[in-house]
Amino acid sequence: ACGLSLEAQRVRTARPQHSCVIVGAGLAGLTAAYRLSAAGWKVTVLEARNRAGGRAWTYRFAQAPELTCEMGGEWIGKDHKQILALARELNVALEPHTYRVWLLQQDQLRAPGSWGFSEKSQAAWKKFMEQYKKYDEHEKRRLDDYDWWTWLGKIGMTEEDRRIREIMDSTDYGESIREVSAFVAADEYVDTDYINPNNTDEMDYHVRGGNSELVNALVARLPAGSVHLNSAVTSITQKPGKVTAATATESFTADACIFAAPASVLNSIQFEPALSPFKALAADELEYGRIIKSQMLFDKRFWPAEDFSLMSDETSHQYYHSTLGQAGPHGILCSYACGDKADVLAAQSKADRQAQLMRDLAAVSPDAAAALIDSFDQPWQSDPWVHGAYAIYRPGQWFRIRPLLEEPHGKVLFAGEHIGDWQGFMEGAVSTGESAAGHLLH
Ligand SMILES: Cc1cc2nc3c(=O)[nH]c(=O)nc-3n(C[C@H](O)[C@H](O)[C@H](O)COP(=O)(O)OP(=O)(O)OC[C@H]3O[C@@H](n4cnc5c(N)ncnc54)[C@H](O)[C@@H]3O)c2cc1C
Repeated sequence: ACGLSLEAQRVRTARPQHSCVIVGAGLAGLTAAYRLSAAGWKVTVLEARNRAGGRAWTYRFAQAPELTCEMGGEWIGKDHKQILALARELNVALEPHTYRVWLLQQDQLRAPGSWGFSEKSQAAWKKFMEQYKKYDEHEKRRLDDYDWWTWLGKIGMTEEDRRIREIMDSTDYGESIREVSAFVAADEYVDTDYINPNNTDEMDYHVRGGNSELVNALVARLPAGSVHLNSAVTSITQKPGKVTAATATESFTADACIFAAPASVLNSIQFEPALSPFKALAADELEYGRIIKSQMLFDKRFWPAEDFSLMSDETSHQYYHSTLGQAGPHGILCSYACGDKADVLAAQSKADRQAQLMRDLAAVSPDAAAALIDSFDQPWQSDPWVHGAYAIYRPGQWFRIRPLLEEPHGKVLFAGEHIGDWQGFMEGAVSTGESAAGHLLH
């Protein structure tokens, strides 16, 4: 071989390159692509939108481009080990992003420290958590049959405290906790300081410069041209040893496929051979919570504290200071409305929605309306590529449909927030992307 160039020697001795086509350039798909590409695989990522990142999406107003806010995923939790490790590996810096919680209920604004949960509810919660930690599989499945609102009542939480939990916990699920599996909620809140109103519950960090920085870092590690935008996959066909994903105009054949798009679009894809009827039904059953985020740019920060976050029983469930830690004087407040409230706000004109939100914020300061410069809204329930914010497992669904959704279909593996142990979080996306890539590599 001594007469051959180094490149020719490499070509001669290299093993045939494996290839994978990945559907969806959210954090799940991009993490899988990054791992496979680093291991020498040829990756092709097909993304329906005109941008990568999916539900990780940082926005800047033209009037204040130095400020960033998140239209989708916001916080990274201290226990979100895989996304924390990925950010470290990619030299993406995180910064603290923690808030103290104000409460606006029945027209009364209460500052952090001046409200909390009753002793009766605290004792009830403590007792349940002690029991829950000893639950066996059968007891966990039994708990999955209840909804969280009903269960909190059964364990002895007072009606008044349940109404506050309904506001707070709905923001974790995108729907009323009357819709949420009690197992899913208990499992999320175990080991957290649930009954403390300033509990951060995995709301610890944020990517400096916005979560899209993590997306950009992943894309930058892939060979140029690996990510195809505006490429909605319409069919996935398997032949012996090969799988082809096709868009309306192109098709891409590879050794394997990772489907990293939400379950809510699964049944719009033509699979050949067809998906098992169980998986198709599971995808059909799984709902995604309704959330509208309205980011509001103000010419001054009229809110009472830099770490301002407000839970409310008014138009929106929550308001918080999006530009926490970013230099002023302008600032962005986020309105976060879930479930029916999200639909009401989404149906309004932009001007009516602004007026409605300003009426809520008048309780915080009379200066709010005059300080508004502009707002930008993302009603996730009408997003064509998710049909909601994140998956919501209703009573009876977690143990029954999640395993069906994560089961491979021949050479097609599945990834995405909806099947993660940290379901509903960016951690769920990253960890399932890691698993799918790991499965192909080992
Ligand atoms: C309002 C909101 C608040 C949130 N808050 C937090 C938070 O504070 N902390 C946190 O950790 N997480 C949060 N999340 C959740 C987090 O953003 C998601 O769990 C995560 O980003 C999902 O990543 P994914 O890769 O699984 O899916 P996605 O990001 O949805 O990526 C899937 C991609 O597939 C694409 N796609 C769909 N159909 C097709 C098709 N047919 N062909 C090709 N591509 C297709 C989509 O366009 C999308 O880009 C929040 C989400 C929302 C919406």
